[in-house]
Amino acid sequence: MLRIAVPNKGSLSEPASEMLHEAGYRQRKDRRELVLADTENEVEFFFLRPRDIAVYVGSGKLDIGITGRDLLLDSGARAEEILQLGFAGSTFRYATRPGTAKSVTDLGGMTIATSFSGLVTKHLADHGVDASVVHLDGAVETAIQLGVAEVIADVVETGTTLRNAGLEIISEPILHSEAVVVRGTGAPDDDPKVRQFLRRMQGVLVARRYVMMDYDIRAEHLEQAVALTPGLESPTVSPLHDQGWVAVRSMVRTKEAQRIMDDLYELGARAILTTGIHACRL
Ligand SMILES: Nc1ncnc2c1ncn2[C@@H]1O[C@H](COP(=O)(O)OP(=O)(O)OP(=O)(O)O)[C@@H](O)[C@H]1O
Ligand SMILES: O=P(O)(O)OC[C@H]1O[C@H](OP(=O)(O)OP(=O)(O)O)[C@H](O)[C@@H]1O
Ligand SMILES: [Mg+2]
Repeated sequence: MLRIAVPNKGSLSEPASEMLHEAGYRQRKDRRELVLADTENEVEFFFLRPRDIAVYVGSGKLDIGITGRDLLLDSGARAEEILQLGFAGSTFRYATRPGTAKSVTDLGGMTIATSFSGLVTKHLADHGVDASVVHLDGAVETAIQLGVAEVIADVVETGTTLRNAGLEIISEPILHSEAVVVRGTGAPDDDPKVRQFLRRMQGVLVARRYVMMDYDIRAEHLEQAVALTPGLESPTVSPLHDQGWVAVRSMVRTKEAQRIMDDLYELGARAILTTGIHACRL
């Protein structure tokens, strides 16, 4: 059985379970369930606090886990990222009241409130800045209003929380984060169970990012059309009954599909269809 840690709460929990479900794994129906065996797929899921996941995986008690890159790095656990999952994207940044500081080097002597004290302590040390770090569990924006700190370091997605608290971002992001799959540092990368799990998750990522595009085109325009839809390897080209025409089938990025359909139409392609991909192995 492959033992996998999954976030039980917070921003990562639902999208992680949704992705696992799309990858064909059983997921819990009751949010209070802590362990779930998916015997058909030979996997056991442990629903844990997102912050603890890298610690469990780093200790070797669990094989792999889903967590945030920021939580992984903050934990200092002996775990490493092996796949980016494309959800829960955020930056991790310093913020203050306007006029307090402009860059990380201005933070010397100040107090910084954060739920990610491992990350912040390391970032300050890397920049040679001597500042105090106060660890809080969440809602750190209020620490400035209440005079507990002059600066905060926190997760920023849209920036709304900071704006509402009258704070402004200073300096470049400390980190760009997203949900990732982690395993113990130095764990063998030829474990067939882990490889199969990663292939399934990659299959979901591709199915989410690509659509299948079919169209008919006059044979003399085929090369130009294929340049627009090169596919992942090479498009499938099939003869049509009318010898002047061919049918083309190719995967294209969902985001680019409408523009490509316009360009293909201009080129003379007709019967241009896109269909969703439910699952795949590349
Ligand atoms: N607004 C957000 N947008 C994107 N990712 C976020 C957001 N808030 C938190 N995260 C990510 O979620 C992870 C933190 O999960 P955690 O469950 O500890 O906090 P949370 O999602 O804020 O939940 P809660 O505050 O409800 O306990 C981190 O990887 C962080 O980057
Ligand atoms: O940039 P935004 O789109 O506003 O999102 C970022 C906010 O979302 C999270 O807070 P959450 O609501 O989870 O509260 P918390 O501080 O208690 O974690 C995070 O800690 C930030 O405060
Ligand atoms: Mg939160």
